[in-house]
Amino acid sequence: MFKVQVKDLKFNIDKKEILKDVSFDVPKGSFVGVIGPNGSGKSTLLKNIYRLYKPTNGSIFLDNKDLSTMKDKDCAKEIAVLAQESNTHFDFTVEQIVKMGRYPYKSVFEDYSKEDLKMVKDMLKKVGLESYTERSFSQLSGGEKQRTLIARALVQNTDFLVLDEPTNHLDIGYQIQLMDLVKSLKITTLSAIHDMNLASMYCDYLIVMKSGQIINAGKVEEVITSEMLKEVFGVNAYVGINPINKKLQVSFMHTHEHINGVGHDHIHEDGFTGEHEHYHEHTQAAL
Ligand SMILES: Nc1ncnc2c1ncn2[C@@H]1O[C@H](COP(=O)(O)OP(=O)(O)OP(=O)(O)O)[C@@H](O)[C@H]1O
Repeated sequence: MFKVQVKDLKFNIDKKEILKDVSFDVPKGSFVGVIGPNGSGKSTLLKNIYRLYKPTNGSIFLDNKDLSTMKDKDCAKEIAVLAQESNTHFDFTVEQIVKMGRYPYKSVFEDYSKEDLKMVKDMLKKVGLESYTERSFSQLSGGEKQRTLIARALVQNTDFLVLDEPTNHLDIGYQIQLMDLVKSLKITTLSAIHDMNLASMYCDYLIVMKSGQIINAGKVEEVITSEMLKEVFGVNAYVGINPINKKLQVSFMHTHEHINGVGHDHIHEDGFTGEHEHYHEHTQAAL
């Protein structure tokens, strides 16, 4: 069963095609990553899905309902978002920001209930910000802001989560903590993600975007290959298996690297055979 279905989505800005006939399905309960170079259309795709943008053409279905026909408040009970930029929070405290996640459940003059406040408190604890409740959001570090915003998205208590580069600004400890937290909720998640190793650890499926189109999609093991990394990002990479968690692991390399030292008969990891200078450290290693 699919949580989300995107059919022939096109999105133009000033007649420029930013998304071209994008179609894919997100299976219920899965964690789907969207990867691709800068400017390939990942954020624009997500913005169409969380309704910041209106598709120029095509449709998006959430639980078989056409998203364009849903009311904003109903949508907010169904989709929680951690967006990339967040410059609209002026002078709210951390607690006020996280409480906003409960807004879709409130009627006009209804105040936050004990349950709402407990949810907010518990979530702040989960993201390591329990002592930050009264701190001003605008004065937080990039990582603290990101953790506040994920807490807000999670108290919204939806079945579908859209994340736009959620680990932005986070140190590696908090990157893993955030991804573990999201994964433990087992809710359908669609996330733009730059880090291939995090993508491999957490995603069930990947969508690869290039120039506003999906050029590849499938299970992580099918999608993350050294060929794809070369074609899409123009980088050389070694893709192996982590012996402990059995997940794919990617190591990036210089333009070409040597397998067995340098000299006239050495081999290059990427099969390179042309004339070239050696890096100083390689020459040293061979002496
Ligand atoms: N409001 C806008 N006006 C004009 N062009 C835009 C606008 N928003 C996005 N674009 C263009 O659309 C393309 C896709 O941008 P988008 O932000 O979706 O890429 P992305 O894959 O998320 O990139 P990144 O990895 O850098 O976050 C880019 O060429 C960008 O310059």
